[in-house]
Amino acid sequence: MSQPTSKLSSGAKALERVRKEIKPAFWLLAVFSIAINLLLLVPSVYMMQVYDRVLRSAVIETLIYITLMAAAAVAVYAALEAIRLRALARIGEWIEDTLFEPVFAAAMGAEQGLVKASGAGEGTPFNDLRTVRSFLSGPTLPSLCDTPWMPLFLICCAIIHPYLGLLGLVFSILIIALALVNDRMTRPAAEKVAQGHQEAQRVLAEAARNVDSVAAMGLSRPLADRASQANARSTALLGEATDRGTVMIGAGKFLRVVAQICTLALGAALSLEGHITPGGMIASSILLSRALAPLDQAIAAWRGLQQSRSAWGRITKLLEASRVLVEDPIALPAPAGKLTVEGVTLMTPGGERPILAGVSFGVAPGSSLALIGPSGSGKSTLCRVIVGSRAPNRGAVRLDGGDVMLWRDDQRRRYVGYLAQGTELFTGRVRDVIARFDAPDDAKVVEAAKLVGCHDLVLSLPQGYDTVLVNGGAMLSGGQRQRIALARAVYGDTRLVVLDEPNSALDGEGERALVGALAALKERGVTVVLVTHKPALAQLCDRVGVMTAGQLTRMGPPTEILRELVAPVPADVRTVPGGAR
Ligand SMILES: Nc1ncnc2c1ncn2[C@@H]1O[C@H](COP(=O)(O)OP(=O)(O)OP(=O)(O)O)[C@@H](O)[C@H]1O
Repeated sequence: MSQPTSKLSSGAKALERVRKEIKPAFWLLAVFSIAINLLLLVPSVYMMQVYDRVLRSAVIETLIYITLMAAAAVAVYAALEAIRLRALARIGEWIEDTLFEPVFAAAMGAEQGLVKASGAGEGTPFNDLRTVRSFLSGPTLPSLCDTPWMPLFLICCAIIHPYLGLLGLVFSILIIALALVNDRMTRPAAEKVAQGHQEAQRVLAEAARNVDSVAAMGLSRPLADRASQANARSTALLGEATDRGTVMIGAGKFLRVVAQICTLALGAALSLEGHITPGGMIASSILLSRALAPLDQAIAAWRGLQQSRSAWGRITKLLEASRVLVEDPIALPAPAGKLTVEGVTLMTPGGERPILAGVSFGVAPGSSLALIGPSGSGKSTLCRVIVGSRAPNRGAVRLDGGDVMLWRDDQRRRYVGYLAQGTELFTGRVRDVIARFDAPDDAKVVEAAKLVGCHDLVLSLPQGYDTVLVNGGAMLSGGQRQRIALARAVYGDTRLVVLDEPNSALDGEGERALVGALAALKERGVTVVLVTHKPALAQLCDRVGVMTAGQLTRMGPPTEILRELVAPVPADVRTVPGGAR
């Protein structure tokens, strides 16, 4: 993000900016539309002049003169059309560029439960942005812009003869009615089709993320069946929607041709009766086809408009929901590392039950807390709330008195280290990964790696610290990934380190390095919160907290807490409640 502001509030701001700045552009396009549609009258006027003036007077100079004028007008028309198309393409590009980062951040917020927008995080926001951009850049929007000018052509028809105007009006109403029926019939199907595709994509993405489990347990077939069922449902709906759509497109084209024939027939009759000139007959036929052309195209473009409208709806819903957070939080001074958890309650996303219920405690700067407790007691969730990845429904987590939700992104990146369960590294050079994708400070990168005992490991990689970890470090072993993630968690000026089962994949040597790292962090005065199932590790912390069913039920010095909790079993399998990891 270019501006180190709150990532979520910037979404609402960017949306406001787009809405505000887009207005003058659309007004300008409306002016273009007026000019283009006035110039579209030229062929009709030209025909009338040729039939009623040139053919009667037989003066060739007049023909040359009006032909040159018509050609000049048509050239201006073509230029305006080209400018309009180019301008719309630029507007589409600009909207995509402006909203790309905010949409990314808001989509992350929706995943975290920070953006309170039901359904806003569904689907693929980037696809939605692309849909809106293609709609703006394609031929659909210009034809829709021209639709409101239909009355101009009908009025011109009526000036030639009221009956011709009336006939045009009748056909326009028929075509508009057809468009509305088309919308009614195809919109729900089109929405369901999109949902079916998303479901199939989700199953595929999930399978790709867990490719080893899929292969090992032969899950490929059932997962493929699930994806293909979702896909087949949407394909069937798509077929139905397309069939309906094509019938409507055919009906629209039929009506237009019939309208053309009827106008010519009526024009001929009126001309024979001497009510209009032959030029008027030809001109009214051209005018009517002009009036109906955008309507006809609008029917064909209706699906594009619908898709773009619902894509824009999803984007705005996602970005508007990001108003919930404070704009531009102030930059606070570097924290000493005082952590305060004040009555934190976090409900399940549906609000059915609390995952954390009124958790309160404090950790002094530079001291460490081990969180223990059975599986599902809320330890990992508490870690997520502490680092500001989940917003509590009630209460707050404060770092040096400032709500962690209001610490700016750039500051969190600098002062907060986090090692999640199920370590995921991102694709990039080892040095960039450890430096959290900030400009890497070589000395600090090596220092962090040495601190957690992974310096030699990194040096043994093909290009050392410049080795590119692809696919989140999939080429490394679980223990190697965890050590690099640990180095990232302790990198640089970190003042608060939250480690969720940091030894789950470590061997004996790795565990020794971790113990050394904890001692070094203590020496540096870094505050540490650590989730573990190993008493030996909990023992190293200043205090131990016990989580039970979303509540912090005990907290005290390790000797006291662990003596109470550890079962008298042989030392090599001894664990705290929750089982050994
Ligand atoms: N997004 C969510 N939706 C619904 N329930 C959730 C969600 N996140 C966590 N939970 C529930 O909250 C409870 C606490 O989960 P959490 O992962 O924090 O436990 P834990 O103590 O870290 O367990 P473990 O030791 O196995 O890692 C679990 O019952 C879990 O199912």
